[in-house]
This record gives sequence, structure tokens and C-alpha cells, in this order.
Amino acid sequence: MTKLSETVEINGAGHLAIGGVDALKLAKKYGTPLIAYDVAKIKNQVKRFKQAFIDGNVPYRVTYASKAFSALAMYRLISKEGLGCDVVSGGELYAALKGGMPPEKIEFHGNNKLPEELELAVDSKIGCIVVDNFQEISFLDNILKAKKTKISVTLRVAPGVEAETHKYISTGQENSKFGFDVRSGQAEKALKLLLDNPRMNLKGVHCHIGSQIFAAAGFVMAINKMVQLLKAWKEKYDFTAEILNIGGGFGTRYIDSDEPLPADEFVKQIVKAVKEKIAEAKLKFPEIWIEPGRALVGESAVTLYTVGSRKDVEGVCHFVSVDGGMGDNIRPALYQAKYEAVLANKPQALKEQIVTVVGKYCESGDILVRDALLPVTHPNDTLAILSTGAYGYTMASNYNRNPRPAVVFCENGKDKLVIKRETYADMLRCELSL
Ligand SMILES: Cc1ncc(COP(=O)(O)O)c(C=O)c1O
Ligand SMILES: N[C@@H](CCCC[NH3+])C(=O)O
Repeated sequence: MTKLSETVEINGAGHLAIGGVDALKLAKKYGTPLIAYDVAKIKNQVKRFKQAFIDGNVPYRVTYASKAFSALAMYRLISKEGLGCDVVSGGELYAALKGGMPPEKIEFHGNNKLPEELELAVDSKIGCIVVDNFQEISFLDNILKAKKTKISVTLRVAPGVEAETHKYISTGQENSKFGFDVRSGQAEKALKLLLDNPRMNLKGVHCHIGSQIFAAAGFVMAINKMVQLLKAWKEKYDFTAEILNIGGGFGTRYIDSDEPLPADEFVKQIVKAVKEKIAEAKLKFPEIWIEPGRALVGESAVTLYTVGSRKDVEGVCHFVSVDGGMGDNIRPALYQAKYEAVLANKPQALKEQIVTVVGKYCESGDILVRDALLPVTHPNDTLAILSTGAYGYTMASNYNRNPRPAVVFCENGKDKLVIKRETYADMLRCELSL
């Protein structure tokens, strides 16, 4: 298999390039840490997901799970590409609307949607609320009653499928905090409430088994369970789902040994499973919805850092410090996530040393890459960490009062700043001086 570091773009100057733009030029122009997206890669992934449904000749909708990277520029890009998005908070909803996402293409998720968030969703006339629990049904009903209006909903089911992934990002199992459980009868009770509610138009069902999943087996199992459920609900309640939403969670490649199915292959197997199961159950064919987040943006970005201090403990380890860390990428600390590092100023130089790439935060766990094989590094080298497009910026913090990084979109050799670097003053903007 090709090494991930060998798939990066290298320009005539022998530097790493992103969307045709020299990484060193980007680092110089915008400073570091800098998250640089290759826009063509995002567009390509959108196409791969969509095309596989078109080839399967089935009705579908691809919705971008915007928690992976929520930015005005991203909502703009994704809506131009014809996708809707899902949001999981009032803040994401507000950003999606400001980013020009048509409200009817927005889906709202969450296990504890606040009344004011639901109200914003209703007022904005969004396309669909994915109803997650009984309290939400009651909150939403009160809002709809008061406003004398209606909304479309889907019902989120926890299908009892354990995804093979980190336990923090597994969501389909029975003891998940998300969705209505089937075995205990919760899901059926919720169905009855929604069917009886004249203000909620129940369009279908939803499930999501987890994130960073590499194989289709879990999705196929979930489809099987969901269709069994739909069959039972057809027989008992004459309910027909217009939408079967099987969530997101399609994995991406962070390190050489990662081998997730490509986007189109995931879709192919999903379409095949839905076709088979729906035919067996003799149900009306639903529109298949999926919600990829990471798989649309993860591999399209790199984070550029400037190498700073170094600590060599002979015979023990070598630390190479960069000017960012857990504040711009919490994933290694939170999920023990692994990444590949490349020296952007000499990506093809002989890799002769195993080092620990650490950040500048006051935590020993602030490790970005544990065993990075790199050429000997020097201060002011530009170090790139690959595949940082998902859950990097959106999970960023101001820990230790470090400003969040800038974000740039690169395409056809042109770069465009889409998120400015925070300043020290920005970090104090909500504070009151007493
Ligand atoms: C309901 C739902 N949909 C979609 C996603 C997107 O997941 P991913 O970024 O893994 O595709 C998530 C996050 O896991 C989710 O909770
Ligand atoms: N933030 C997680 C994924 C969470 C998925 C959202 N339900 C990650 O970085 O992998």
C-alpha cells in the first residue's frame, strides 16, 4: 500500500503543496499553526458519495455533518455542491444559515436540544428535526402549538449495533445516550406519539452507529435492524417511512495502516443492503439519507506548524515541539488518535529519526504524533500533520490562552483565508473588567 506521506502533493520547489499552493508560502503569509484545506479534495469526496447513489439508481440525500468542520465558507461550499447539512446546536444552525445553507436542507440533531434551539429551528423553517427523546417531543410540541405551525421530523433509533471504533465515538449501541432504544419499547412509544401528533410530520427513521468506521458490516447490520423495525411498524401501525437515514461515520485515513472503504464502496454496499432488505420486507422503497462528516473533509486538510524547541534524551526519546498542539487538535489526547507528520520544507528528505511531536501546551499529554519518522528537524522548519480536516478546528480551544489557528482554502494554486487567526484581544472579548 502507498504510504500516506507519499500521497501528498509536492511542487517543483520540492515543498509540500496544498491545492497547488506551496505550504511554505502559506506559512509565511498567514503564520502558523494554519489549517489548509484542499478544496478540490472536498469536492471530489462529495462527487464520490453522490455518484455511487446515482449509479445505484436510488433516491438519496447526502447531508454534510457540519460538526466535522463548521465554517461559513464550508457551508457555502457544501451548499453550492448541492448538499444539505446537519447541525447539532443552535450555534451550528445559526452558522449554517449565515453561511447560506437553505433552511429546508438543514437537519437538526442532538440528545438535549434546548427549547430556545428548537424555537430557532422552527422559526427558521428548517427541513427536519431528528427527534431524539421524549422531553424533546414535548418541548417541540409546545413550541409548535404556540406558533400554530408544523414541522417535519424523523425518529432517531438506537439500533443496538456496536460499531467497531473508539468507545467515545460509538453511538448505536443500546446504552448510547442518543436516540430511542428499540428493545425496551421506547422507540415504539415515540412512534405512536409522533404519529398521533398533528403538528409533527413523521417522514422516517434515523440511526447512526458511530464514527471513524472502516467497514460496511455495521451499516448493513443497522439497515437490517431498521428495516425489520419498519416492517413491524408497517404491520402494526401502517406506518411507511419516506426516509431511511443511516447516519454518518464513514472512516478516513489518518495513518499508513488505516484502510477505510472508499466513499463510493460504502454507498454501494449500503444501497445493496437497502435494496435487498426492503424487497424482502415488501416495503415501499425509502429515500436513503446519509450524513458523512469526517469522510467529506478529513483527508482534505493539513495543519502547518513551525518547529521550535527540541529536547533529546539520549537513548530515551527526542521531543520536537511545535507552535500549536492540543488546542488545535485535541484528538490524540482525547481518543489516542494517530497522525502522520511530514516536513513541509523537505518532504522527500531521508527520514532518519523517530521523534515525539509535542505541542506547546502545559500538559504532558499534549502529544500530536507519538512516533513520527522524520528527517532531522531544525527550528523554523515547517511541519505538516496530515488529515486534520475533521474535528480539528471545531474542537479547538483557547487552553493556556493560545489563540485558535487560521484556516485557509486552497484550490488551483490560489489561497483564500476563510477563518482569521484569533488575537489575544479576541480571547478577551466576552470578559468584563471589574
Ligand atoms: C447523528 C450523526 N450523524 C453524523 C455524524 C457524522 O459522523 P462522521 O463525521 O463520523 O461521518 C455524527 C457523528 O458521529 C452523528 O452523531
Ligand atoms: N469528534 C469525534 C467524532 C465525534 C463524532 C460526532 N458524533 C472525532 O474527532 O473523532
